Amino acid sequence: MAGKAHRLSGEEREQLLPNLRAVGWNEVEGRDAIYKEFHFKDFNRAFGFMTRVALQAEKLDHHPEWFNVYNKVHITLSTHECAGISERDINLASYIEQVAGSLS
Ligand SMILES: C[C@H](O)[C@H](O)[C@H]1CNC2=NC(N)=NC(=O)C2=N1
Repeated sequence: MAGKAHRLSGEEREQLLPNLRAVGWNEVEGRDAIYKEFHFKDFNRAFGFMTRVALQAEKLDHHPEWFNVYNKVHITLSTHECAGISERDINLASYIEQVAGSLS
């Protein structure tokens, strides 16, 4: 991944977070991270979604913290390198939204 990640400033957050909040991403309490729960029709769809996200995450060298059981996938995004939300999380969340949109 090119360049060092920095924690988003207040101004950057005001610019970038509302779009994600509007589609169900929320800031985690007690930690600088964003979180969303996805529900699919069944495990096949949930795992298909995870597979696509995983391949992109590997390409971006930016990986989700996630939990799956059956048709549910819970995702937390944060950048360890800067211990908070960076543009990398915004980019991965946007990609995740594209994939989820194409599967529902
Ligand atoms: C060494 C490797 O590039 C780093 O550990 C990458 C891998 N994936 C990562 N994923 C996330 N979510 N945050 C990071 O800071 C991060 N860093």
